[in-house]
Amino acid sequence: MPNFQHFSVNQLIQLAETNPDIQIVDIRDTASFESANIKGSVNLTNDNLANFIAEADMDQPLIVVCYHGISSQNAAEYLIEQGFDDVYSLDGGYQAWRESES
Ligand SMILES: O=S(=O)([O-])[S-]
Repeated sequence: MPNFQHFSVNQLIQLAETNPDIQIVDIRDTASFESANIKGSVNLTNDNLANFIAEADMDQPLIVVCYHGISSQNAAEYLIEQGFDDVYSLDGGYQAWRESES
């Protein structure tokens, strides 16, 4: 079984430019997600998790975003177990992303 990998904000920006098919899932709470999020990301919650897994393209890179890059590691591990091949945890989480934009 592959392991998830770590991804920096810069790596995410580069990959997003070259691969429009990357999937970004944001596991923060829905209120935080709705107030601000990474363009193209999907808020992954207990309610839509099963559906997301059923419909996802497991061959495409999947980036997991949380607040600070800690809980995304567990989520990334879990998503690998569900069959995704190429899973990344965003180091520093949404906060690092936001700081890179300012
Ligand atoms: O979302 S977090 O676990 O990095 S605080």
